[in-house]
Amino acid sequence: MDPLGVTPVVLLACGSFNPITNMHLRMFELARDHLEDSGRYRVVKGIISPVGDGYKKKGLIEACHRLQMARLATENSDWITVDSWESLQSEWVETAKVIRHHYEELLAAQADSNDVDTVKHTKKRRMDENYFESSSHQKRRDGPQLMLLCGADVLESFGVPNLWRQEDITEIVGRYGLACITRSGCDPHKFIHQSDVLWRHRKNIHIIHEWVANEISATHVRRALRRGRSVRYLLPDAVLQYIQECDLYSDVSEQKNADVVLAPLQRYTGGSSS
Ligand SMILES: Nc1ncnc2c1ncn2[C@@H]1O[C@H](COP(=O)(O)OP(=O)(O)OP(=O)(O)O)[C@@H](O)[C@H]1O
Ligand SMILES: NC(=O)c1ccc[n+]([C@@H]2O[C@H](COP(=O)(O)O)[C@@H](O)[C@H]2O)c1
Ligand SMILES: [Zn+2]
Repeated sequence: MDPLGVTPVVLLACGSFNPITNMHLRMFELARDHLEDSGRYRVVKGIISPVGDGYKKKGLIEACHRLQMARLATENSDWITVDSWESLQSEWVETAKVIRHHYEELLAAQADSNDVDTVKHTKKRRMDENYFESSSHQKRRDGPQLMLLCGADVLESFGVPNLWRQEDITEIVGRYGLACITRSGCDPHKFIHQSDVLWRHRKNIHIIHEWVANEISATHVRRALRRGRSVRYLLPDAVLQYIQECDLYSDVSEQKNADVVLAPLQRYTGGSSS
């Protein structure tokens, strides 16, 4: 928190990005405006973290292509970045673990910058003083806050049996916080009202209303591409060019993982791929 009580925030978006669309990029802009408009936050960075191939979602093409498309989509942004850590893991990684990883990176980066102008013992004392808690994932008074950025469908997926561990949901909304963009067909306020844990942490959940309803979805983009229909202006030109050059989406790619159980469902139900 700075002297005026404004907390720096880093927004982390996890998802398939198969492929990245203009709406994924809009999410960041909408969230930044909303959070900064409150007068309580200053959004300093956005991170896109494409899920790894181990997620096993139907039609999920290789992470290297999804990463490259995300990089092309963000090359003109001065604050949205792409991170490959999650997608490079050999197995699917729970979102809570991905958030923890990025929070630790933020703390390490901050400790490095403190190193530059502070003698070691002073820095150590300051770090000790600045921890709110003594648990393994501490919150620091002067450090940036990391928030998960998602669409309301992801928030509502918290209610799908065997998809999320309860302790992960509690950690995400309790310790970090959520910036959630409304999506047609979803009612995040009602969903929060009906969940005790989300209700308890409602002050950490920022619902951001998208007044210019935008129905772009990666599923729609893949479908249109398979049918040879134009997807121009639904995603950045550079991404479209890359898709065409590498011939990425086809009937065959859409069948990837068609007979495989989604990784979280496999992990929490002990289900197996057939
Ligand atoms: N039109 C949209 N409005 C609000 N949130 C969105 C929209 N499109 C994507 N998101 C959000 O973007 C994040 C990444 O989602 P994802 O990669 O699944 O995109 P998607 O368009 O939903 O793709 P798919 O159709 O393959 O599920 C999620 O948090 C999702 O809720
Ligand atoms: N238990 C969990 O941590 C859990 C469960 C389901 C999806 N997710 C994440 O949510 C995102 C959802 O992406 P999709 O909407 O493309 O399926 C992915 O990043 C995925 O890893 C996390
Ligand atoms: Zn989705």
